[in-house]
Amino acid sequence: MIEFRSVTFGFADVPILEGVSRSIHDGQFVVLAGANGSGKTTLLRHCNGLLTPDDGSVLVDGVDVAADPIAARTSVGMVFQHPRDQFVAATVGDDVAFGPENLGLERAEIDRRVAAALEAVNLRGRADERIETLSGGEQSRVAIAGALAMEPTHLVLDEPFTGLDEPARRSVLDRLEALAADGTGVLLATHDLRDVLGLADRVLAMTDGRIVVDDPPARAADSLEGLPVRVPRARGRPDSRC
Ligand SMILES: Nc1ncnc2c1ncn2[C@@H]1O[C@H](COP(=O)(O)OP(=O)(O)OP(=O)(O)O)[C@@H](O)[C@H]1O
Repeated sequence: MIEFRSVTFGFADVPILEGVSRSIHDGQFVVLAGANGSGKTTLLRHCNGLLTPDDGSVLVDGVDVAADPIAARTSVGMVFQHPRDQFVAATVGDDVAFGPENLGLERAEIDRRVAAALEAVNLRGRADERIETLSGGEQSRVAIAGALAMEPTHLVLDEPFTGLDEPARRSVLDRLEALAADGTGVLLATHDLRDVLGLADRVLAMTDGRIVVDDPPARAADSLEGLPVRVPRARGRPDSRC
């Protein structure tokens, strides 16, 4: 479980997060929506110690992330908004293998994980391609595969659909749903809730550094009224208020 306990944080005395308290349980698929600048990325970056709270704490499986960020990085897979920042190798296969290699796994297990992760993001057979030659959407899928190959207990994704076409988006969503069904806690920040509400267990939304919505998906479309997120609407009504 990832627990945010009264997390307060600011950049250079500008308050960004204001006492955020929520838990993401194992096996839960939680979507985090909210306007640009509402604090979603800042909150997610607390999950593996990239940022530490000014006040309050974040616990991963009961361990304070500030006290043991390495433990958090082992169990929390992160997919960042800008995948180029995440690559460490030149080719797709080498990049996806990097994390499992650092865990000291046997070659056969590394190869199995790489193959499964590439399959999950529709990049089967492309391990030898150079990342720099891929499209933006394909690079996003490599970044997601890299996180999946770690087989983390928790998966935290920040706008992972940027640049993905519809089949790739659908494939990633299906994979996230399957991971949650297998017990992985999934926390997904996105503005675009198309297809997502039907898969999520819970929808959170932030405004000005606070969680202002925490609802099951069935209620979320109404709760999100007025927030700048793309929400599927009932037939005959516009489906976007981006
Ligand atoms: N490194 C930084 N230094 C100073 N301010 C920052 C820094 N990173 C983010 N901020 C500010 O913190 C606030 C929250 O940003 P954050 O990226 O968490 O929002 P967000 O909800 O993820 O937005 P978006 O939907 O645009 O990704 C914004 O006002 C942003 O300008």
